[in-house]
Amino acid sequence: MTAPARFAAPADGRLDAAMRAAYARDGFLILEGFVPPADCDALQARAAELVDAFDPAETPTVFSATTQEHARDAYFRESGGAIRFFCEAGAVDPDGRLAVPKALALNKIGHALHDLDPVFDRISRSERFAGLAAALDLAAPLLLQSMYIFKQPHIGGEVDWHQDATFLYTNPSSVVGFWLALDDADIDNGCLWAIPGGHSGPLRRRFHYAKGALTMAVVNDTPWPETPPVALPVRRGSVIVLHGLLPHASSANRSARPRHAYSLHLIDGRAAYAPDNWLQRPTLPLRGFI
Ligand SMILES: O=C(O)CCC(=O)C(=O)O
Ligand SMILES: [Fe+2]
Repeated sequence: MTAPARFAAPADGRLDAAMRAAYARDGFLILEGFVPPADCDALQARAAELVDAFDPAETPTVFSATTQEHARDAYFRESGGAIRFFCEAGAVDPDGRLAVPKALALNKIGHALHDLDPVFDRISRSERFAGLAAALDLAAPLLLQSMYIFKQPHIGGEVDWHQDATFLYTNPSSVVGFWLALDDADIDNGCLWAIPGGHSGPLRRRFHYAKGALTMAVVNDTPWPETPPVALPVRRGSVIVLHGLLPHASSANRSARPRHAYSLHLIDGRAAYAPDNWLQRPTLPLRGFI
């Protein structure tokens, strides 16, 4: 593959035949200009307010996609039904205190923004996203997980190769990600990368509870396909649809620019949600678009 296919977003979220074919072939779909600037502004402004209200005097919990060290923390484990703040490893002193201002220290906010915050709720449940879910044949879409990802200038960490079904497993697999760029994303500030067509392979790992502990378990040791990965640079407002079995990643942000993104994960309510998945919401019922 040379450059990945990209499409101008349809206003109602419905997909035409060429878009469907690209998604079926590649396992991802780039929809440019999917979310209008006013909604991108609203999400960024609301995130800034949430960060202002966050008290970093709480012991900061570092989120590391490479070590998964956060898995030991109840603060992380209970975040599926809450709004929680996770820091970059590079933002915390050896004594556990923040080394940079909190607004520049965060890795992400997760994982129920779309249910617990009115601004995130409104935009996550817009007609556009509902139309997109329907077009992807999610007959009973449930909005499972949301993340505001900062990928901070200079210290924003890498996200290593993974499939989202590793974290959000249903039987059969049904998870789909809507990844919205809130800043222009390119190779220098850590845009997404994907292995085109890699969604046709098996699920490799599951991040799940085993004997009371969160563990990364290998369920299939097939290596990632040899197909060269492609970078998916996009402008602000673009949405990248990610098939739940697509291998994808992002590099560290070595630039002086932020790379904010809002990521929403949906599952099909007809599939069985695994009771040993890391993300559980015992007190917050799952909802669809209404
Ligand atoms: O934003 C990133 O760097 C990674 C996001 C991701 O893996 C996801 O949204 O599924
Ligand atoms: Fe992912």
